[in-house]
Amino acid sequence: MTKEISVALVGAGAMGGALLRGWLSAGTIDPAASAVFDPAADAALKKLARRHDFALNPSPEGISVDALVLAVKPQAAASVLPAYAAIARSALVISVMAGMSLAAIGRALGDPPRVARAMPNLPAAFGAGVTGLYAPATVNAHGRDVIDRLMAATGETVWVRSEEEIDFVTAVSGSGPAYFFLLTEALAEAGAALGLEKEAAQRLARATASGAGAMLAADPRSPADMRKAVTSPGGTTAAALGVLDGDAKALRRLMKEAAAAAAKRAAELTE
Ligand SMILES: NC(=O)C1=CN([C@@H]2O[C@H](COP(=O)(O)OP(=O)(O)OC[C@H]3O[C@@H](n4cnc5c(N)ncnc54)[C@H](OP(=O)(O)O)[C@@H]3O)[C@@H](O)[C@H]2O)C=CC1
Ligand SMILES: O=C(O)[C@@H]1CCC=N1
Repeated sequence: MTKEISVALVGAGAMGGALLRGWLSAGTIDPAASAVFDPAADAALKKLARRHDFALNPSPEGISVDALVLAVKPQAAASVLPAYAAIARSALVISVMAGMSLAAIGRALGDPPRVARAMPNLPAAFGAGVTGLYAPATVNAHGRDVIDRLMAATGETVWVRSEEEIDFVTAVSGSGPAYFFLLTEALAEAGAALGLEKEAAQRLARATASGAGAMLAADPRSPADMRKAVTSPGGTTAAALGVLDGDAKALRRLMKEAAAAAAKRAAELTE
């Protein structure tokens, strides 16, 4: 049987909390040997700690774990991380922070020997996440296996070739769920503008987005082939796609601009 991983998680907000819940339900981590740090822990986190018996906000001194996972806001990292430097000396450090470089993490933690970056996304909370991963050569095959096991507990994993590519992962899949939520909001608003009741339009848009997601998850066809399957020649979908994807390729152009803005922001956060 594969050994459960002991983890110290710093920051159990939206993303850290989703990862924690995924690890606990998949049995990936050993809760009794793990610790979670989040000073203003809410009632749900306290309840989770009691149910699974992990340490919540213990003193970081003397804690020894397989992996130290960093999930605080990048803007808070420089002031928060130094308290975990001792843990980082012996643990594999995995940062899920957007735009916080290996060099900056190293500076904040006193240059620990093994640091890697992971960029998960929020559907991890439902086991439907995808995480981009990068580790430098200082992380050996065993370390990579630990990282992969932790992140695969919440969905798919994709290793990338360079640290720079983590910014591109952030722009595509880290931030990506928000793009689909916005599209869903926009579709509901369009339905209401046509004359549907607001609630009916919202239900239709949400179920359509989730149905399309279910097809993407289960149907082996490419997204382009599935789009063609919905589109009858000369029909209604073709009329709509003429606006979204006609000669001006409006949506594709907008998506490129949006992803470029996200990648640029990730690079700025690093500076
Ligand atoms: N949200 C997302 O979809 C994704 C986020 N990320 C990355 O994950 C990281 C966290 O983002 P997100 O979860 O959205 O942010 P949240 O604000 O939801 O979570 C951050 C958590 O860290 C806590 N915190 C603050 N100070 C400390 C401290 N000193 N020690 C321990 N915990 C502390 C915060 O508590 P409090 O609220 O009380 O300040 C909060 O619960 C970011 O770096 C982000 O780039 C990566 C991929 C996707
Ligand atoms: O918006 C952000 O900066 C974080 C990183 C990816 C998703 N949320």
